[in-house]
Amino acid sequence: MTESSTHTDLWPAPLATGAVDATVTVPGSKSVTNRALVLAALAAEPGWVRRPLRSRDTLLMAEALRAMGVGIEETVSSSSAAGAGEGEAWRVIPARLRGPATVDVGNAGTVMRFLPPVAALADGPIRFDGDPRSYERPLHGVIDALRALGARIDDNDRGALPLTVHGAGALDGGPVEIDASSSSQFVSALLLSGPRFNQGVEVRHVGAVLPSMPHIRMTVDMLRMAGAQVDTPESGGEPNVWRVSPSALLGRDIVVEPDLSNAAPFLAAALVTGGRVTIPDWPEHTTQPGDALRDIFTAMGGSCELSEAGLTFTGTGRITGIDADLHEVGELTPVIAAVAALADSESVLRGIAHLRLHETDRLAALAKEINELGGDVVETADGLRIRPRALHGGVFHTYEDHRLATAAAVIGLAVDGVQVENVATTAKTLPDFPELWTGMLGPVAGATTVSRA
Ligand SMILES: O=C(O)C1=C[C@@H](OP(=O)(O)O)[C@@H](O)[C@H](O)C1
Ligand SMILES: C=C(OP(=O)(O)O)C(=O)O
Repeated sequence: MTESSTHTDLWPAPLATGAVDATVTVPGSKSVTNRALVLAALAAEPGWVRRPLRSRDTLLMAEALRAMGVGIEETVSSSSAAGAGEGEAWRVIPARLRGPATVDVGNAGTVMRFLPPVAALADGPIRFDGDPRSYERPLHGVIDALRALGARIDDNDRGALPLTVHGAGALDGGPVEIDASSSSQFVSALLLSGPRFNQGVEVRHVGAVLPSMPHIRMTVDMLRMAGAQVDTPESGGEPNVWRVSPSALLGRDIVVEPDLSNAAPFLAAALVTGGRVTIPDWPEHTTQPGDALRDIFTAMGGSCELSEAGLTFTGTGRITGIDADLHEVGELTPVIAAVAALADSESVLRGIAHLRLHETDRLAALAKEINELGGDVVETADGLRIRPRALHGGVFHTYEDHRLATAAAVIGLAVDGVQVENVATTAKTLPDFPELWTGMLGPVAGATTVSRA
């Protein structure tokens, strides 16, 4: 966690003046959009990505693929694809991947981890650089694995960004061991490009823990939808081993689901205000970790119903603390911690040590910021212990972390005078967050103008 005092923009988080009752259309999933773009870029024929998320992370992904020669045309179209309706659609036209090129990863884990394997398939050098925080986020699993599979990478022995992948137009591939305990994205990265390696890839995770399994399942599902053959522990294979056979990938027509992790603050608003929020197009079956919110928030005191209208979550105004292992759904932690800080009993959030290496050290940042509002949050070895206490207003620093900003907005619903620093950081995955938030609250919500500290 580095100080984020360079941002002086403060957003007065609106206080809820009553129970919310709203329908909130949440934009597309970051994780699905960026996987769909990579798979479409590696396919043997053009494809479509419909209802893509348009945010910093996904635009960085699109720009990076374009820099390597892929055509991505942004269109607004109508479609006959089931459920697609009208809206934005990106046409992806694969091409021979080539350097020299430069990729700006920003602070997108999906871009910095999913693209070095793609770059290894390109002809020519691809340089990767990004935000200062991207230099600190773990990448060794991808770098070491790619070297073991035959790639040449110049990283000045840092095991991290910035680096150059000297693409040779092809990669041998084959079996490789990695320790993905710091990020599931190492596994996803190798699997996504795996069909295009000469021998495919067999990834064996050898670390003690593995976070974010739903995201690995998402990778496997989307690979299979693109025609790849994938053997997994769940399909009868060895534990912690995934095997992708070499094959051409199909150009598909994909409709991106709403981002269920970005639905978290809106569902939390129902819980915190004793109101009701509906998220349209909530998928009946999904690999997104955000689907776990149905159980987590129900355990914290609400109830939910999945219907034609979407997912409707209803709160009672009473919030119960939880003891939860969140290692599969780590990205939900900031909003869950915010709700827990408003509960009437203690919460323990476990299994999330890897969050120290996310956009910021999320455990340290959540503890510090909630405590500065009068809270009682203690960092544990692998998570947080949160005891309810009356909170007061103040500045909530966000450390260029979109999920810190949305967590602060949740607290601000119930605590007068919470000022969210740099709410614009939500643009990483949800550029319209302030508008969606005030729209959910309706005209009676507090002032929303941006002021200066
Ligand atoms: O593959 C993905 O799309 C993601 C995997 C997870 O990463 P970690 O396993 O590094 O937590 C998650 O936190 C991130 O927001 C998105
Ligand atoms: C950890 C996250 O992002 P990234 O894809 O950058 O890892 C997140 O969105 O919570």
